Amino acid sequence: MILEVNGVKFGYNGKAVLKDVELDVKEGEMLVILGPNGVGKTTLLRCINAILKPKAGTIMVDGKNVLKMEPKAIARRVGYVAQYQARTRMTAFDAILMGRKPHLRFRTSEKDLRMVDGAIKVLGLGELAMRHIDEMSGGELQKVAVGRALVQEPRLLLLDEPTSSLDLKNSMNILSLIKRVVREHRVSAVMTMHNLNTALRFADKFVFLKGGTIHSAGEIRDVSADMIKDVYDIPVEILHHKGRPLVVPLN
Ligand SMILES: Nc1ncnc2c1ncn2[C@@H]1O[C@H](COP(=O)(O)OP(=O)(O)OP(=O)(O)O)[C@@H](O)[C@H]1O
Repeated sequence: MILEVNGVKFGYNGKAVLKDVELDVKEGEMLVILGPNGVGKTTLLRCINAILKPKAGTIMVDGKNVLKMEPKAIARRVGYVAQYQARTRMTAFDAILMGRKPHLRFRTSEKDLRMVDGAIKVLGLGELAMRHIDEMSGGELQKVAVGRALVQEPRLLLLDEPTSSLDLKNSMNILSLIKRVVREHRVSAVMTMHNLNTALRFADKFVFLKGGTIHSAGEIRDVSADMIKDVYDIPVEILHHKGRPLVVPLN
């Protein structure tokens, strides 16, 4: 198991957001955390990489408790693509190279540069590599953030709404790329997503968050219209197209 979350509780200013969360993710698996606005999806991702410290519970990555690790040790294991990216005065190349920081020794190595070049190519950022990221569109910046997380070579990738600024083709390409990396490198990914159809298409497993706990969880084929109605308070029908579930809202 790459990620094991048990009994996690977290609140802001005494107001509980996560009351008792548990989940796990195996090698080669992508898990999607689903649930309505404000339910605590981002909070949970931030607890998993210890940006936020839970009030109770354990978070094990590769059998080690991240809550007891130094930030650099966490960064060697966990890559995080935040929902919003900081727009600093830095080229896309340098921003992606920053992902190598947890692995750097004295100076940038051939391998570091090769990995950054590879990420730029595979993300289709070639023409933008020397552009400053404070002069990029939201989608371009989101791709840079994914690139930075990939060159980090993490065991666990945390992706907060990774396609929120991407068009349809870029969304499909980026999620296919992440899925391929997860499979081929035997790592894991946990993502949050509002688009249920995209989530169900790419994830292997899901959890629905409701009221600070896991409302339901399982394989993608277990997602039901009743769960969605219960969690999002909207009636839906689940159709199947070429073997894939398609969620259609009924009002
Ligand atoms: N820094 C903060 N201080 C106080 N409350 C916060 C803070 N960040 C988030 N919250 C509150 O905690 C709850 C969970 O927020 P979170 O961002 O984790 O939800 P989410 O499920 O990711 O939402 P969305 O789908 O809208 O991005 C919300 O009620 C939010 O208002």
